[in-house]
Amino acid sequence: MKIGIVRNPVAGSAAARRLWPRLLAALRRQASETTILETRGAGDAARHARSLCDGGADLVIAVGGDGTIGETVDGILTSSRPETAFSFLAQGTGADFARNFSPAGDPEAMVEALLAAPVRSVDAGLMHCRGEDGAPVERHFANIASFGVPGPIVRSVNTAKRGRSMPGSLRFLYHSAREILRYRPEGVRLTLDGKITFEGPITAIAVCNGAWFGGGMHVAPDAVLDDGFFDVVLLGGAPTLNVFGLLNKLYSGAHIRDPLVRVFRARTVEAEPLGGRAALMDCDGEAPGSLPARFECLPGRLRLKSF
Ligand SMILES: Nc1ncnc2c1ncn2[C@@H]1O[C@H](COP(=O)(O)OP(=O)(O)OP(=O)(O)O)[C@@H](O)[C@H]1O
Repeated sequence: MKIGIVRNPVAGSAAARRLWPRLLAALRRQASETTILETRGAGDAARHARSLCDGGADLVIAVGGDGTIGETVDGILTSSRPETAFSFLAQGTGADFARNFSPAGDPEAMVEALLAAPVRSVDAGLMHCRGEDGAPVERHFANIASFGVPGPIVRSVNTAKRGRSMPGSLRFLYHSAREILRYRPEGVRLTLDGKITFEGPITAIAVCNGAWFGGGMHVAPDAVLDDGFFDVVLLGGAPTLNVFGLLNKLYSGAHIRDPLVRVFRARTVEAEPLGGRAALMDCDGEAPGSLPARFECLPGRLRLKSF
């Protein structure tokens, strides 16, 4: 089997990165050919994945965090061979996509389980939004795209110099608390499958293929990767104190029973800003831009070799 690896050498913790030589040795023992391409910055993972697929890889494995996983999926699905199988070895800070699976414990067992796993079709998301420079951005995603307070949170997590030694989930919690204190609800019109469903101030809206974001928050507990729909979780505009109350419940999924939260299922989601400020976006742990945005669920589009 020809395996292409897209690795982010700076993703996640130093402890997770120290496992890489063992993961690589295990992969090399079991694959006839391995090509490793390392990223240096934004966009590299998508470019590398595209070139590996175009070059005939049977399987492309992302090694890194949610950003690397999402970009790799985008590269595969925009290549000349979008049916190329995808898998991942999660080494990220938040590592939320991996929470939808149960990877085996040690590196050798993880690689063995990954290579023995069947390939199944799962949904992918396609997002269009306005980039930081105002130009249109189009990108596939594997896990979750969201906007409202998640936008500044993901920017803060990704750019902060301090706290890099904290465990990933604690780092997300710290930055979430900081940004919730600063956040003022933004007006949004939400249209689901062509029908205006909500107009008003929001704290957050998450368009979910997978179930976790924010370093372990179980934001869409009923989301299923291969059901052909997004779970859309809407947290309406609320005073800061109420948002802090919900933050605690988000880890267990208990927030969905709170009156401030509504959950919908949809195939297409459109979000437009109402008023002066356009909510900032988060897409698989990266910061692609701001509203207006459109999200399309692509049923069964990604061929995933998963644990
Ligand atoms: N060699 C590199 N040096 C610095 N930044 C890089 C490098 N390669 C990729 N990046 C950046 O890393 C980000 C992706 O990080 P990734 O998602 O893999 O890990 P993480 O942020 O630690 O984990 P998570 O997204 O799960 O929280 C992208 O913004 C990308 O531009």
